[in-house]
Amino acid sequence: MSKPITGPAFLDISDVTIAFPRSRVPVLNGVDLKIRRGEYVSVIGHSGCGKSTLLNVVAGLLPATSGGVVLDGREVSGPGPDRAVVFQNHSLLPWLTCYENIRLAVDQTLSRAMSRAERHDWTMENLALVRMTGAKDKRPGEISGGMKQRIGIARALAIKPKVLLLDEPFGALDALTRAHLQDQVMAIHASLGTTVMMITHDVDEAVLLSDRIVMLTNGPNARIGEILDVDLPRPRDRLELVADPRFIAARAHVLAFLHHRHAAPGMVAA
Ligand SMILES: Nc1ncnc2c1ncn2[C@@H]1O[C@H](COP(=O)(O)OP(=O)(O)OP(=O)(O)O)[C@@H](O)[C@H]1O
Repeated sequence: MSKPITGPAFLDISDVTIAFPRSRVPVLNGVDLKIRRGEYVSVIGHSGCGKSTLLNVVAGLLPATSGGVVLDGREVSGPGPDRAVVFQNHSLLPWLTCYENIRLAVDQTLSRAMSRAERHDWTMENLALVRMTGAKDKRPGEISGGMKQRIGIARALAIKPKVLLLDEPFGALDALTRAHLQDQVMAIHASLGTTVMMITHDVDEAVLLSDRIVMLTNGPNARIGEILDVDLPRPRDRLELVADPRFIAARAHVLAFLHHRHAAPGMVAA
């Protein structure tokens, strides 16, 4: 269960309903979510319930049918550099090197705030943050999927967003690479204090990374079914957590929500 947030939210998703043209019922109905500055919040739910749709509204890529989103006191009315999105499949420009992919984003957003030399240093700093300095001159086609996601994360962080929006960022990776990247994102979140909203299907991932887990009911007309506070101290170590009763309880709670109370449509609950 989640304790209510007191005081103003940093990211305030307020009574958001989203209906696509030609569909009778809204995908999401009345989603209300308040996220604190520096918080790591995951959104989990069955396929098609509207997780990406919600993230797209926060990103400003899709207008809400009703309700709205306010970030740090400003209403979201379109995409902007205060929000950076990392998708499941990298969206790096294949003809640019890793350095150039990040540098382009830095030049587009920070050229007024930083000199040329500072933008170079900042690009290098972000490459180092994801431990990709050695691959700076490689093109996306020459590096692994996990490395591409690391460059995508570095590019997103390099624009100094107020909130990092992760849409299943580890979904296309093998289990070991995925674990490695999750650890890196946890370390980055710990050192930068970035506010993160992450979409995931993976219960273990949600528990490991999050301060709170938002569970969506099945669509259409999906809503927030429940929010769980993940009461685990940081830094978190995946190997130690495996036997931690609090980790086991949080995991069981989310699994029960997804597989007993809100089983995937057409599936028999386990
Ligand atoms: N542009 C669109 N026009 C019409 N319907 C859409 C559009 N985008 C998404 N939908 C529908 O909205 C619903 C929610 O889609 P969404 O991609 O947000 O779900 P999701 O929970 O992220 O799914 P998954 O976990 O499989 O990625 C789906 O039924 C989808 O078909």
